[in-house]
Amino acid sequence: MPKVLVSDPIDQVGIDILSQVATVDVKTTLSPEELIQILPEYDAIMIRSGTKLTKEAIEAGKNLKIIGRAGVGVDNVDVPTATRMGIVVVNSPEGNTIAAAEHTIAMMMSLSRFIPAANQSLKGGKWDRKSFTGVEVYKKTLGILGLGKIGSHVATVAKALGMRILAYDPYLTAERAEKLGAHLVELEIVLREADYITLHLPKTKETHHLINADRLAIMKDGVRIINCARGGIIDEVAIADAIKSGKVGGIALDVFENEPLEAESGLRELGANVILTPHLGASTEEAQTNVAVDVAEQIRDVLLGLPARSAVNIPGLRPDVWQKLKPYLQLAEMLGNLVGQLAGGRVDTLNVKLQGEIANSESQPIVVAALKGLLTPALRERVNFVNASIEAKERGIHVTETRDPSVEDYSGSIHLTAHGSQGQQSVTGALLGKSEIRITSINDFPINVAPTHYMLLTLHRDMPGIIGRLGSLLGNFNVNIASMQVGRRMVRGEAVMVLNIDDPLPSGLLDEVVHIQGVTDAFVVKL
Ligand SMILES: NC(=O)C1=CN([C@@H]2O[C@H](COP(=O)(O)OP(=O)(O)OC[C@H]3O[C@@H](n4cnc5c(N)ncnc54)[C@H](O)[C@@H]3O)[C@@H](O)[C@H]2O)C=CC1
Ligand SMILES: O=C(O)CCC(=O)C(=O)O
Repeated sequence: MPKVLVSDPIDQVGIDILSQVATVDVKTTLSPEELIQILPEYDAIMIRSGTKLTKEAIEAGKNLKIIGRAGVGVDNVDVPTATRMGIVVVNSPEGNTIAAAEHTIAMMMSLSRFIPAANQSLKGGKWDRKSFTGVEVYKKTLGILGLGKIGSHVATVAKALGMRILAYDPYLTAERAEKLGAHLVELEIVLREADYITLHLPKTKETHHLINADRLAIMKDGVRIINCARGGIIDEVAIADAIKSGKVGGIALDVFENEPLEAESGLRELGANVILTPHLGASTEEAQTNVAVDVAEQIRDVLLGLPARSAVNIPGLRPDVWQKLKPYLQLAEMLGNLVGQLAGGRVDTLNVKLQGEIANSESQPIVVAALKGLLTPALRERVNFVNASIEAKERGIHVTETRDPSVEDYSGSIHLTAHGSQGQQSVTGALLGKSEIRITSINDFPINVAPTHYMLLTLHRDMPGIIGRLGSLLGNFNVNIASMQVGRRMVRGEAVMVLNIDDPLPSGLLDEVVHIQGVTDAFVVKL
């Protein structure tokens, strides 16, 4: 049974799903050092935002196949390291959208009406109505930075509250924004015109300290700011200063540059117009069930050899698309392996041509499968669907893709051409029925061969006696031929011969094969 570590509090429903296929250890109080120490035991880890999967931690996870983030943001995971190590990283892109959007609205209303401070005052024995006169959000302008899933739901609700919505999102079309009742404008316009500003973008190098002293300075006096996205997008020192000076009328923060927020953080000292919650955006029963199910199912599937639907470091495939493509992925991988072995030395360019019925399919998974196959002889189990593209790029392999729906020899076929230090080689393969793999051409010589573990290929002149001489030679070395096929384009011209053999070729035999009169080249292939 594979082993899964759950290192943050996860809804029981997720643990139950994981337990169908794995031994599950729930350890939610590990120190970073303890995590690094025990990670080598595990095939998968499931986390929320509490666990930091640093480069060092991931590199310690020698057996990890998948990292499951029960939530959206994967900024607590060193995704490039995971990718390099061939570990799938999955998240739950939508499971907590509503929860985070509703928390944002709750923050906005709380800021407007001083609800936390009024509650505290009343519970402290006072009846103070004067200090808590608020403002209405109706007819005010809300600036949304990042109009993705959460930002969009915030826009919809805020619109219903009668707010005017301005949005800044450089990756979104104006049409999409208009559909949500928002006007897409430049950042500076949002900052200058908004009465409330709410952040819903990822934390990246680009968004680090997006809200800084300079940008705070151009905002409206008394602006109220909400951050339920990520700490570090707002410069905490600058915002605390802006609160103290009165420039900013209120802030509501759910997320912080350092989490947990330090006990001595100056933010804790600020007044009634500052609301802090301990990263509660996703903390609803519904969201926690959603993300636990979503991510646990993906971990289960990956451990069973199925694709993940929301991998952040490989293209996700819908189960129906996966079912259709699966035999072609196996075909592409086999062909990549074959063409790589024929090419022998370094490959600079791989052309992947999709023909017939798959010419209009999603090509990326097929290309990745071909690259995985191509790199397998060199990298063995270190290459997989996650890191094949990166490994290929790092090795300087340039990939091109072409499509030709008009090729109708088989319902769908894949043609790979590898250019490398030793020239060019090409192979084609197709499916017989729904899933039986066939090699249908080698260097454009037509054949129809079922690939086997060991194969011997020759390029030779089509002439009498050559098959007999090769057969006798293999017999002398006690090599059993399972099947044999010759492909040629013209009688007594160039030809290719493919022998499926039962055992590995003894060393020295290949040298004798190339010395047979008429043989121009020979290759041993191990698939
Ligand atoms: N407080 C909490 O518990 C939770 C926080 N989050 C955080 O909320 C944020 C948003 O999540 P979703 O809406 O699900 O993500 P999303 O990916 O659907 O939306 C993010 C949007 O930000 C935009 N964007 C990216 N870079 C930008 C930039 N430089 N300037 C302006 N816009 C930019 C994107 O185009 C996209 O539309 C994430 O940081 C996520 O980690 C999500 C769930 C819960
Ligand atoms: O796990 C959590 O509660 C945090 C959720 C979150 O921040 C996210 O999904 O990005």
